[in-house]
Amino acid sequence: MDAAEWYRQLPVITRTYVTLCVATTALCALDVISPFNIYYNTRLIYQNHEYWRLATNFFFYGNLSLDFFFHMFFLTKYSKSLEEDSFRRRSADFFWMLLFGAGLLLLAAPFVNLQFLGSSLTFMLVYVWGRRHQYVQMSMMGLFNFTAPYLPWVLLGFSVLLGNSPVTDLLGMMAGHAYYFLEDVYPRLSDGFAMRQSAVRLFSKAVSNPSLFGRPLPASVKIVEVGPRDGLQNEAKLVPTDVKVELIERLAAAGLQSVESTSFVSPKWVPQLADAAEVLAALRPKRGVSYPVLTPNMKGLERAISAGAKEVAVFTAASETFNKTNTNVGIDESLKRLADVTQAAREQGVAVRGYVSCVVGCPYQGHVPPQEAARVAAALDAMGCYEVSMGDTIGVGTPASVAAMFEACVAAGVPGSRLAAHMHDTYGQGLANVLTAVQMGICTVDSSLAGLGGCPYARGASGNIATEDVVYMLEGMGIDHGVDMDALLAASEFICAALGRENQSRAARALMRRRERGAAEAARAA
Ligand SMILES: CC(C)(COP(=O)([O-])OP(=O)([O-])OC[C@H]1O[C@@H](n2cnc3c(N)ncnc32)[C@H](O)[C@@H]1OP(=O)([O-])[O-])[C@@H](O)C(=O)NCCC(=O)NCCSC(=O)C[C@@](C)(O)CC(=O)[O-]
Repeated sequence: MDAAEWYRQLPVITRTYVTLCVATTALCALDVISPFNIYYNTRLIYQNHEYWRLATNFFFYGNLSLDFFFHMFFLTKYSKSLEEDSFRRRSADFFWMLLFGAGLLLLAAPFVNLQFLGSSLTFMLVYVWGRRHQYVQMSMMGLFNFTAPYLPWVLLGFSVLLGNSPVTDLLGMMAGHAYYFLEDVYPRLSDGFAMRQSAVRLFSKAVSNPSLFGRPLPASVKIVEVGPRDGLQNEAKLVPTDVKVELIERLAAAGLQSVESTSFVSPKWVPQLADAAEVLAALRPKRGVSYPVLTPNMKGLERAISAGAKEVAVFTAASETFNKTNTNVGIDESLKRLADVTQAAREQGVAVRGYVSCVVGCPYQGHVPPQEAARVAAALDAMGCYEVSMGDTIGVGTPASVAAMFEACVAAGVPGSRLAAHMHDTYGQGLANVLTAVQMGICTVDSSLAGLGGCPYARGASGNIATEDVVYMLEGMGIDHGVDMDALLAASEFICAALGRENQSRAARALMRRRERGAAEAARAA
């Protein structure tokens, strides 16, 4: 990848901030602007109304020295990783984290006499990154090993050894800890989902504030469209590759940020998706959209990567019997296998999402205890999946059992921000279960257009909750989802016609009837 391509691929907030820092520092080095005009000074801000200083002090990093490049390296690396993986490209949430940190630093700076706060903000990012990657092993120039949460302390020690003051770094760590505590720790200490009430969330929801019965809701929910994979894997009819590709492209064009596209499982087990490599080869990816693919083992990962996949999804189950039926191994054996797959994927820069199936009920074992689902979710989280999607594979869950399962996951150490809801609609509970998850702070929901889907190895399982129903509900609740309903309906019509089946979404059917009535009335009036 050349430098221009690398720069273009940086997520938007990281790219903007790094550009501002490099440009400001370079302009100061060239004497085009003076650091004296941009440093943080509360008196000049309030008396002379020089409000730009509130922002510009974060952009200047001193002389164009080795230290500057060192800071830019850390800033880019950890900001990019947080924005892409931890915040799953929810750049607005990432931006609010930066604003939150910047606000705290601006409040604290006058007490420690700091005029430029960019280094502290970088340290805050390193701190949050370390906390969110607690199992990542690191090494200090091969001298000693440590895990990621110790990274800011190691850097601090190094800086002090070089004779620098620890104040800048400590301030950043304090801001990072405040964010980490309010976002990741406090929710677990209270009722598990008090994240809604945390200062960070309240702060970020101040702009757009959807609520239900007075309880704050997330401002946005990310929909992961699983129709082309979960939907088509269960169809009796083999769908031609070009139809699959057109479907995926239509879904991306409709605004879905993540479209699970196919599966690199054994074609003997799921012949419907045997053309996985052909699908990826023909796909014209849209910028900003991810196209995860399912990989059950190392062979699947190798096939996926050589076909060009940038994101994969690994899967296991909370039920031993289901897992054996679905993947030929028990849960613990599959976790070992998936740990290797996850590590290999991450080493090659491929993001990994995790799935746990049968999180509330199993077609063979019946009831699944929440703690078992949580144990498996925590294992996937610990091995480095950026998000764990909890699947009610046979759609037996109700809001009560789904809530208990998510509560157990949070209690087991997986924050709501790294969980997703994957609900099937067999018993008509799918949308209620999705709503429960959203109310609990789960901001990612999997769904399948037209309600397509089901698992070939789960007897009696019906399709996923329909994307149209989820979009209709979120729209009505004032929660941002980014999907264009008309384009989505057109994609559903396209795939339903190709499959010769009826759209299972109630919202889609009602909207299409309304459209037909409107067209008939217009024709009569003409
Ligand atoms: C995991 C395996 C592969 C084990 O299957 P196995 O038979 O135990 O595998 P194996 O390692 O013994 O290999 C047997 C043969 O398969 C080949 N093979 C092995 N792996 C691959 C691969 N990746 N790609 C292509 N070929 C592969 C391998 O090369 C060999 O070929 P042979 O020597 O006989 O010619 C199999 O059980 C499998 O593919 N299972 C997938 C089942 C599936 O896709 N289920 C649906 C997805 S999960 C789901 O829908 C739930 C979810 C995610 O949506 C969430 C929810 O709703 O709850």
